[in-house]
Amino acid sequence: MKFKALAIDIDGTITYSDRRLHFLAAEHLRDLGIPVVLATGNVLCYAAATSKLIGLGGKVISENGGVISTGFDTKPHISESMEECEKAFSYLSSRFDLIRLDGDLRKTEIALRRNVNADDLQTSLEGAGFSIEVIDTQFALHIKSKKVNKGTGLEKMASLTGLDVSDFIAIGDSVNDREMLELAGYGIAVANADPGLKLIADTVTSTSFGEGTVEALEILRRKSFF
Ligand SMILES: O=C(O)COP(=O)(O)O
Ligand SMILES: [Mg+2]
Repeated sequence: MKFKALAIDIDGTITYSDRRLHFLAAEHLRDLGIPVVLATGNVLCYAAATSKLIGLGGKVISENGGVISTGFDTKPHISESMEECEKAFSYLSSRFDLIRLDGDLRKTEIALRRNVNADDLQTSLEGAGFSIEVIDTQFALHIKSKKVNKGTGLEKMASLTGLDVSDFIAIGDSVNDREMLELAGYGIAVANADPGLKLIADTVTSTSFGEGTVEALEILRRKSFF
């Protein structure tokens, strides 16, 4: 089997646990020979800068699928989910001590510091009738639309680049990578991944963080997957 592209998470997957970029993983990604899409819960400029600094082509899924860009000089595709997230944030703000991240940079979802419990926020929102989800990636909390995720982002990226989601291999570490791994033709979770992600992955590496990605790419090469 041959795959045509790789979609890979940033934080916790091509980094060390403290978020420093894992240089060897970055180098292997740069030399992969197939397009590499960076898929992150972080903002577009973070994803684009990471892609540029690694030496990739600027294809990114950011804000957990809310903002997609197919290159450095192209107009991003932005989902319309901020209004509901703002309402949910405003409701939660009067009940919890929330610290909002990335100020004006976010276009489709709201990120928070992890000083509060995601389940508590979710329960509060459900009690008030909001159809909004709160996820904890281990790096930040995200108040986001249930209709937008890295899987829908992958679908959009695939259609914009003339590929099918099954043409992609996906690698990730967290709850926000679930839909992307489910949709991709082949999914790998690194050893530090969320237990739920490991359950749905086709392969789980024995090593963690960026080292896990280096291992994953070796496994894929051995299988002649690209
Ligand atoms: O922004 C986050 O919370 C985590 O980012 P990631 O999706 O690159 O791991
Ligand atoms: Mg991650």
